[in-house]
Amino acid sequence: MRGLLRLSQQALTASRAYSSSSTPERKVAILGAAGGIGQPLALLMKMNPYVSDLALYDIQGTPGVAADISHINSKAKTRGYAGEEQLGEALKGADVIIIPAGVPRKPGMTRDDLFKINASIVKGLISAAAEHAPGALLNIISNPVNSTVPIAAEVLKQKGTYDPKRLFGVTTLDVVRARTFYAEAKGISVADVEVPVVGGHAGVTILPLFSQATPHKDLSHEEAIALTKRTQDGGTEVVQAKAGKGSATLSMAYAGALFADACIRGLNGEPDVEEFTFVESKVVSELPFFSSKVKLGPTGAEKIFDLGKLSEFEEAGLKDLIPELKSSIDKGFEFGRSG
Ligand SMILES: NC(=O)C1=CN([C@@H]2O[C@H](COP(=O)(O)OP(=O)(O)OC[C@H]3O[C@@H](n4cnc5c(N)ncnc54)[C@H](O)[C@@H]3O)[C@@H](O)[C@H]2O)C=CC1
Ligand SMILES: O=C([O-])CC(=O)C(=O)O
Repeated sequence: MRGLLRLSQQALTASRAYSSSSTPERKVAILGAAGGIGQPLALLMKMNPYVSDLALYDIQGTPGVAADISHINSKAKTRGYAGEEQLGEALKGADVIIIPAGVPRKPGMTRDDLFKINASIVKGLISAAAEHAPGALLNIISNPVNSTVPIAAEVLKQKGTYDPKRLFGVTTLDVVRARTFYAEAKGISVADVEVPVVGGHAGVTILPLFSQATPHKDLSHEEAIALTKRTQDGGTEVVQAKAGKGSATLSMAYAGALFADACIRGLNGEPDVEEFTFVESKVVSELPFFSSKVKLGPTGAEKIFDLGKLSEFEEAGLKDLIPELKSSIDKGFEFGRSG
């Protein structure tokens, strides 16, 4: 998460200092690139100095987005791909595939209400990724993440290309929010703040660990409850404020760009690249997928860290999230295995 500042600094110097850097060529493909998240995410990846090729795929709208972004004088060669017949070409040779394709929530909906539409979209896209870019790191943003990631795992198993170290559910936005809300509440500079967020990516399955936040500040029980609830409801706060016009897009693009940047730096062999992400895990024995701190390296998720010491309040939160997260994971497995 120290990448926060680094990424914005890099963005400013992208077209100069780094354009002739000696890091490997890296191709990033964004699937759903013409959408609310896809467009600003494409912009941020175009500004990332480690990206040499940027493939923007969507069922529609990508020629315009790609033409627009391609005029920016940074390193990444940008191409747009529209329609299923161009999906294979978009994916070919990708190192990192970011998937924000699918419908967003409207007020009154849960993320699980998106399952009906997004499950099939993710299934189709992962199937194509397995065929055309079997070695890529997969960053899944499409909701419900608690189910779409297990769907992806099952599809990849059927295709014979499943490597748990290369499949990630993007939960970075929960960490971004927890850092912001904690810094605001305690009146400290957000640039210095770290807050672990573990579990899943929906309601009570999002478990921020404010007892481990740094710099450490004492929180009353009431403060811990309020900050936890605000982090868990962060997505809903945006859905309600947008009043029918979708969910978080700009903050998600930022979070997605941070996570993809970490994946690339890991692939490039940079040491100590660590992020929170939803992966196949043994951290909580009942849950085959769980978000916790992961070390990213040349082969993907190279180490999954334990949770550390939880407060009594967080222990209770962990116990409470298990049934919902388990049921969402199982729902994903079942759909992924079907047909
Ligand atoms: N993981 C997280 O923290 C977050 C996840 N999300 C999720 O991200 C998803 C996208 O959200 P928005 O960008 O706001 O939605 P959007 O509707 O603005 O954009 C989605 C894009 O996906 C495209 N699409 C649909 N089917 C496709 C397919 N088969 N192949 C390629 N592209 C396809 C659409 O044409 C559209 O351009 C939603 O499911 C939303 O819930 C949103 C915020 C945070
Ligand atoms: O709340 C939503 O539907 C979108 C999302 O996942 C988030 O903003 O965290």
